[in-house]
Amino acid sequence: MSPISRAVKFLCNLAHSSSGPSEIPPSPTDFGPQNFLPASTFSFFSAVPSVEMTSTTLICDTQPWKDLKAHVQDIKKTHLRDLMNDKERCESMMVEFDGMFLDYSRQCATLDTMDKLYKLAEAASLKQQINRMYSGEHINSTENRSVLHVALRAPRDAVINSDGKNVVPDVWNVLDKIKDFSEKVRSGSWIGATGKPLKDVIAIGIGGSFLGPLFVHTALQTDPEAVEFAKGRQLRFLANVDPIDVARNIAGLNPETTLVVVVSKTFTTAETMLNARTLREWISSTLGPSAVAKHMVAVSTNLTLVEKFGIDPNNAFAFWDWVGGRYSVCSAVGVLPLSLQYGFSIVEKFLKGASSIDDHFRSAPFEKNIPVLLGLLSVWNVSFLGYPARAILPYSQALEKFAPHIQQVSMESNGKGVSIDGVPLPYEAGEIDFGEPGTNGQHSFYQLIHQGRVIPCDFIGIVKSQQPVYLKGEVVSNHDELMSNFFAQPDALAYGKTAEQLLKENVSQHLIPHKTFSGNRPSLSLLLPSLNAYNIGQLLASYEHRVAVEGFVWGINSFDQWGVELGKSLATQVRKQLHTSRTKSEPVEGFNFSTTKLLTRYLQASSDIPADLPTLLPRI
Ligand SMILES: O=P(O)(O)OC[C@H]1O[C@](O)(CO)[C@@H](O)[C@@H]1O
Repeated sequence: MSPISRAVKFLCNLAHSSSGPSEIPPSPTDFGPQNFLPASTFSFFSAVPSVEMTSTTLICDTQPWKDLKAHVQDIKKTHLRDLMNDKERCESMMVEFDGMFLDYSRQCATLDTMDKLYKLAEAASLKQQINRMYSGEHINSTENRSVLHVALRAPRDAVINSDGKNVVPDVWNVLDKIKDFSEKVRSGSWIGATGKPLKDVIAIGIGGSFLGPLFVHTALQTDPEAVEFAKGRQLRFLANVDPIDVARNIAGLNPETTLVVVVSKTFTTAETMLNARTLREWISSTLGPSAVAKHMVAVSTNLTLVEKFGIDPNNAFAFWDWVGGRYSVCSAVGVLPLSLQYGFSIVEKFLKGASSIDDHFRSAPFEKNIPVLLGLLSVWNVSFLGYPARAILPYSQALEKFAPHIQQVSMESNGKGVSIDGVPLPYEAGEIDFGEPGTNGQHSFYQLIHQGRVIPCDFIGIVKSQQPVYLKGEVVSNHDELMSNFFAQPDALAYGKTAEQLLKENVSQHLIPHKTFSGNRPSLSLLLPSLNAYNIGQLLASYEHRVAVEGFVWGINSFDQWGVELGKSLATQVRKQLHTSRTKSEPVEGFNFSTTKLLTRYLQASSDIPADLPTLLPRI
């Protein structure tokens, strides 16, 4: 394929799709000879725009995509104020499954929009793509791997094949091993080097080996049932290579009573490995090198490197390359630290909640399928209405780490610029996820959401609080106070407030523009009956699958993450430079002017650091 025909193809793609503000022009490098793509990628090129979708067609070339593009004009003529008056519409935009209730009537969408989105799903072969995932096909094609996190929470008797082998027995072997080990540690039959029970756990890991477990831990920490099981125990997470994170993690802990779990899929991640060496030193400098055997265990797919590090492979908990890092919380990555803290029975409930959504996702018709609906609406908001961000707003402090986790799940999965076949996308994929629990967010960034940029919001509410508080004499309970906001905010966004309304309230003329709310700002509301291990599993799986749905429709590979590599390799170059400059006083070389200046300044200003590093551990 010559660069010229690539350029022609690109322009044709643009011509075939109606160009909206969210469509990106090709960059000059898109036409560079260095960008080679498989010839098969372009086989559809000679065809005139057709409704038929071949494996290499971009979704924007299909008729349903074009219909939705045209439909945007119809939607622009509507306002949520009016759409919300249509009871029938609202009712058909509410779905319930296994206690979860989704109301998406505050999306800027009509029933016609939904029909068009289902047609888009069909054009993207969504059903087939979901089936391909569940049947273990190598849908992560750039890494030649299956994507089977659903197997991590499948019942013992399920059959899920990867490369012709049922992986469920392997999953349960590890779960049984975790159950056994965590019970030993919790009961005190596994003791530390000095004979003391291990009551504190530090889990070292970053990205997917950290964010999911932290989210679940934070959510369980105030669940009354889980609290009972966690009495007298602590679970901490060491992620950042910043030594301050080491200091914070070991503060107040005694190595004699601490178990360190090193969590890394690859067992090569620079941050995790340095933190692991640091805590190994913390343990062995106090208790002697042999103490590592009792105080350090690992979770990894790379058991060879675990052994090389000095951790007994018998104390390693495996998982598999068909589990993506950000989808690994249901593997030993999350199950081990969480079982150590709360006991296996609680974690099993979490797995069951996720599994319930896995079944629903695979079998429910799209109109009733919560992850599918969430995913299609996100595609509608991003690719058609042109809203690039999404706010995740749980009205529960226990879910404070949910948005940071979903940030990785979503942005590392769908932050892609090319299709699964390597064709540059003439439309944007992925969205910018952020969020905070309500009501805290209301006093922070909601101003922008109400009167500034349009940001589709996910409001997540819980019917029964984990920790109810009632005060005699108060109008409502503390949880009702919180939930008053959960119910009010979506309507404030949808309806807004007009100048006429303000005039009736005698607001002075000059303040009217400042006090007007345009409204018509989309949101959806998700109501969970309570927040226990089971519901947390449901919530997690719903969002994981939503992200997959979006990726399937956009035609990208949601399961690789090549975008994280470049920065890592540049850091390796800098690390070498810092070493040679500090040990041999060599000048900074091989970097651009700016980086050279910055590095030189950094080295000069910290020249008091000894070249041959003595061991120094933080003590706070
Ligand atoms: O579990 P590992 O191999 O240490 O990787 C940690 C994280 O690093 C990444 O590879 C990239 O940042 C994530 O996808 C992953 O979750």
